[in-house]
Amino acid sequence: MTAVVRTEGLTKFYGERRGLEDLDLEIRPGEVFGYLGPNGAGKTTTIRLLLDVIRPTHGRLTVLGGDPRDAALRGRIGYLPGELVLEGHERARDYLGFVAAVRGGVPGGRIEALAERLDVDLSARMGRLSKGNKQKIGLIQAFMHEPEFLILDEPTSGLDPLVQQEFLAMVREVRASGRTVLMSSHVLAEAEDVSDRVGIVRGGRLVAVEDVSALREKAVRRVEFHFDAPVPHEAFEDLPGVRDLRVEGAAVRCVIDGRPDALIKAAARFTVVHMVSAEPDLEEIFLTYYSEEEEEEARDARAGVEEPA
Ligand SMILES: Nc1ncnc2c1ncn2[C@@H]1O[C@H](COP(=O)(O)OP(=O)(O)OP(=O)(O)O)[C@@H](O)[C@H]1O
Repeated sequence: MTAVVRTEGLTKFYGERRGLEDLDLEIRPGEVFGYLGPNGAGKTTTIRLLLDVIRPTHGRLTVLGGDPRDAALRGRIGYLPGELVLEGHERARDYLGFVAAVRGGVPGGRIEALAERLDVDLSARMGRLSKGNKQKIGLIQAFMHEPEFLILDEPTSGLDPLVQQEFLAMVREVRASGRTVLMSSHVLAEAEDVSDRVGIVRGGRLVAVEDVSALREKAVRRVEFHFDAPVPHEAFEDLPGVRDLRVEGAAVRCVIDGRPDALIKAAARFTVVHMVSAEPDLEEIFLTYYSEEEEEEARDARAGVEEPA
């Protein structure tokens, strides 16, 4: 099975400035791959390299089994740029019609159907569209020709929650039809929702690639339980995966590392009136990865010292 994306040692420096360093990445056919990282991590740099908008300083890459420089690949890819510029007096319908014609046409009614799903008025003039509505036009042009590979840079930025849900449904349909999606985001929650795997990039380097199910188990979550009466501290002590425990009267607050199972079972022995589980903070997951990496490095260093010469 040919990888949709394969990169080896892919590196991009902007002069002295590191955009991306030594990226080894494989995206498999039919998967939704979430590409996560904070601002400036290197997500857009990676995407631009895949699309041959910029060229690598070193390293190799293939997209849909070919060289990104091959113009024939363009029609097989749908792309939503992170900073979409849509201006002028042209109506959205005419712009989309033009893009569709350049790509050799799209099935009749498809543009209108997408516009209806995303709730955007195609008769509006582009320069007058709000940020969110421009984003919807960008999504329509990325999805409308049913490309084999969709590359979406921060696709949900500016979309209201209902439209975000519709967008996520569109991504699931793409996957269900066996096509592939690469979607960048700095919000774990939205990528986690639809992705099969996620890659986490930081400071120009890929720090982890994980199945979403494995990531969920690693995620750190803050949890609060409120009971109908005070609960004993002992009932929540030494539970696996629970730390920073605070039992204050009828409230229990803690952080969970991984599965919440033991905590839920402990709480279920009392009457729960309210529960709050905060979404895991991406930054905290990064920190967890870093502390693991640092611990490993420290262990390796110690092992190196202790090893007989
Ligand atoms: N054209 C450029 N010239 C110089 N440096 C650049 C250029 N484009 C990106 N960079 C630098 O490369 C690094 C990676 O940037 P990139 O835009 O790829 O990050 P990102 O993960 O997409 O961030 P964001 O979420 O903010 O879009 C940053 O340090 C950025 O300042």
